[in-house]
Amino acid sequence: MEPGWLLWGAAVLLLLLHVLAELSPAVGFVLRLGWYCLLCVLGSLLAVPACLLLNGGRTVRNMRIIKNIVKAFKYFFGLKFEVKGLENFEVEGPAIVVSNHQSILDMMGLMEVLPDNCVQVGKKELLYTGIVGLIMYLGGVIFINRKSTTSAKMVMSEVAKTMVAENVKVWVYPEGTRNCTGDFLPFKKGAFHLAIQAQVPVIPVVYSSFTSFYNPKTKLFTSGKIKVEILPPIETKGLTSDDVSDLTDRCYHTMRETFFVLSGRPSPSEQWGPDQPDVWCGTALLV
Ligand SMILES: CCCCCCCCCCCCCCCCC(=O)SCCNC(=O)CCNC(=O)[C@H](O)C(C)(C)COP(=O)(O)OP(=O)(O)OC[C@H]1O[C@@H](n2cnc3c(N)ncnc32)[C@H](O)[C@@H]1OP(=O)(O)O
Ligand SMILES: CCCCCCCC/C=C\CCCCCCCC(=O)OC[C@@H](O)COP(=O)(O)O
Repeated sequence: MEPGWLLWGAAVLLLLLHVLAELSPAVGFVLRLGWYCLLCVLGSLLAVPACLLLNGGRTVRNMRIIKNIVKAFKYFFGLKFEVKGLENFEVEGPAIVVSNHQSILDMMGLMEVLPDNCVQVGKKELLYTGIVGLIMYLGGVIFINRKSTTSAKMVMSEVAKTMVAENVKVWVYPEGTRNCTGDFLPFKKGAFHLAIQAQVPVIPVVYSSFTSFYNPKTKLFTSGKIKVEILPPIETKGLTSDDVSDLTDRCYHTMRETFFVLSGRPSPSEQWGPDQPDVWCGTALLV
């Protein structure tokens, strides 16, 4: 077929999809999320050969390549990031970064601020998403089995040793799952055990609530602004396993307060209650 006809075909298809998206918010939501997944696949198709050619295999250095590709995604969705506190990443040596996790869209916010030499902890199911799983593997993502606490703890203990030896930062989502309720889930303690075992600081990162522009329940996905704040590092030198709960609570409360400030909402009572908006941010697509 002539390239001219292909271009015309693509233009008509895009126009049709645009009209459909405008007519029905649900269709618009599915199309935009589908487009996001397609971008991840296309980005990975580009990144995999670049990572293999430039860095030869699985290494944290590949994160730079991935980051530069993903940073372009926001323009397709009209998303803006306002970042504060980037200087707090400038700690000497390794650290544990903890942040709130609202949606698969978080990957854009992650790459917007990701410091050098930093890998993420992810659920092992992500490894089976084809080329996207492959690029995560090449970028050095640490995969854990959430269904087995023993195995997850073993992987994390190993990470405590290697992160110091190899001078890498590790990014953990302490809520342990996506949560777009407009509040935080209780934090799991793995990240804080890791920080104390490795005697490295914890750097909290907070993203404002997505609920004003993204809500899978009401099929809302429009353009929007996300405020991000990197908080000052919390030292763990001299802390022991007895201090894990205190450290977890301290990070949880500081981050939750910042979350409400960034989201422009008053902090509700500490108690998790039925008045919380019923929003679910998971998609069946991502296991
Ligand atoms: C170019 C295009 C590219 C396109 C794509 C590119 C992608 C690029 C890369 C991006 C990657 C993004 C990846 C994002 C992935 C996000 C996720 O997958 S989030 C889900 C997975 N992550 C987590 O779950 C991390 C947080 N979870 C934890 O830290 C947990 O604690 C746990 C280690 C998994 C264990 O969880 P669980 O089994 O639920 O148990 P707990 O209740 O937490 O703990 C039980 C018990 O054990 C104690 N404990 C926990 N950890 C330790 C430890 N390391 N050592 C010792 N003890 C530990 C804990 O204190 C509890 O005991 P207690 O007595 O109750 O205190
Ligand atoms: C051969 C398999 C075919 C599957 C094809 C899937 C294609 C996937 C394409 C794009 C996916 C975008 C990946 C973005 C990465 C975001 C990671 C993420 O945010 O995972 C969610 C996880 O943190 C928590 O999971 P749960 O909320 O506990 O659930």
